Amino acid sequence: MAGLPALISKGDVARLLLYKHLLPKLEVALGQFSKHNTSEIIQPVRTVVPIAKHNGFLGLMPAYIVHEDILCTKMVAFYGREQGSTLPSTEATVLLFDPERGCVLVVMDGEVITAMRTAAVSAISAKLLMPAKAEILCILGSGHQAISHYDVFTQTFAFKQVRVWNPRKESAERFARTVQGPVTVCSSAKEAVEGADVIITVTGASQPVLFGDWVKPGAHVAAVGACTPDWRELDDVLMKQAVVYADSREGALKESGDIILSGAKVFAEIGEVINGTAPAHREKTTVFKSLGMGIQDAVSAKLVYDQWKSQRPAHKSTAEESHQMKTLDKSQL
Ligand SMILES: NC(=O)C1=CN([C@@H]2O[C@H](COP(=O)(O)OP(=O)(O)OC[C@H]3O[C@@H](n4cnc5c(N)ncnc54)[C@H](O)[C@@H]3O)[C@@H](O)[C@H]2O)C=CC1
Ligand SMILES: O=C(O)C1=NCCCC1
Repeated sequence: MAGLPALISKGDVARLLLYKHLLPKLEVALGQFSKHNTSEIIQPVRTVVPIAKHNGFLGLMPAYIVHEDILCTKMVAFYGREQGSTLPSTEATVLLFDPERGCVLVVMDGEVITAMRTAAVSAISAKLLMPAKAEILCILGSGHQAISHYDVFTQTFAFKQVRVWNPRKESAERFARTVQGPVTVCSSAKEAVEGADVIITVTGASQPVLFGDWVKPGAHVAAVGACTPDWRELDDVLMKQAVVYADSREGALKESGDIILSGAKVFAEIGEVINGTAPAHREKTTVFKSLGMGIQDAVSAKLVYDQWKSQRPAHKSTAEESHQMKTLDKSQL
C-alpha cells in the first residue's frame, strides 16, 4: 500500500455530497449501465452473504466505471428489524481505490451515501415516470430513507401535499418534526396512498404494505425496500397492473421479492428510458423497483473524495499523493 487510506467521516460526507452534483452524475451512470457494455461499466450483481442468526445480510457491491477510472466497492449490512428496534437497519462503508495500483485511497462512511444516492435515483425515476400533473406525494415508512427521499423530492418537485405513514404513529410524527417542511401524518397506509400521484415505499416490511386497489391509476411508485427474494412491499395486484421498471433487470430478477414472487415482468431499466431506448409510460401506473447498485455508490464516493481533496489543508497527503511523491522521488534519482 502506498500510504494509509484517508478516512472520511459521516459528517464530512453529509457536508460534501450535494444533490445538485449527485443527480446529473447518477443519471449519466444509469444510462451508461443500461448500455451493458463492459468496456464502459463493470458491475456484477452484488454478492449477498446471509447473516441468518441476526436476520441480516452482508452485500458486497464492487463497480468499475471505466472512462472515469472510478474503482469502488461498498460493503453494506442490512437487517430485518423488529418494529421499534434501536439497532440500525443498514450499516455501510465505501472504499475508493487507485485503479492503477489497486490500493485503497479512501475509506468513507456509507450511510449518507446510501441514503442520498438511493433517494436521488428514486427522484430520477419520478422525473421520468410520474404523471405530468403530480400534486400529492406519499411516503410509506419514516426511517432514514424516508428522510432523504423527503429532502430530494421536495427540493426537486413542487408537491402541494406530502403524506407520511408508519405503523407506529409516533415514528411518523418524529419524521414530521425532523424534516424541513410540511407533512401530513396519516393514520393508515390506505389513507396516505389514496389519491397520491407519487408513492415511495421505504419500509422494513417483508409482507406487502402497498395494495394495487388503493393506487390511483397513472400514479408512480418508487419501491425501495424489500431487497431480498422473499420480502415484499407491493401486492400482486399492483405488480401486475403496473408497468415495472428497475435499476438493473439482472439485479431485480435475482433480488426482488416483489418481482420474483408476483411473476411480474420487468418492462425496462430506468437507464433505458434515460437513453431513449425504452418508453416512459407516464400515462400508466408505473413501479420503479430500486435495489441499489455499486455504480451509484462509486459516483457518489468520487464526488465526495474530489470535494474533500479540494478542501483539505495543504500539508496533509493522501495515499494517492504519497504514491505520486514516491514516483517523483524515483524519477529524480
Ligand atoms: N433500494 C436501495 O437502494 C436501498 C434500499 N434500502 C431498503 O429501504 C428500506 C428502508 O431503509 P431505511 O430507511 O434505511 O430503514 P429504517 O430502519 O431507517 O426505516 C425503515 C422504516 O420502515 C418501518 N417499518 C418496519 N417494518 C415495517 C412494516 N412491516 N410495515 C411498515 N413499515 C415498517 C420502520 O418503522 C421505519 O420507519 C429497507 O428495506 C432497506 O433495506 C436501503 C438502502 C438502499
Ligand atoms: O444498495 C444498497 O445500498 C442497499 N440495497 C438493498 C438493501 C440495503 C442497502
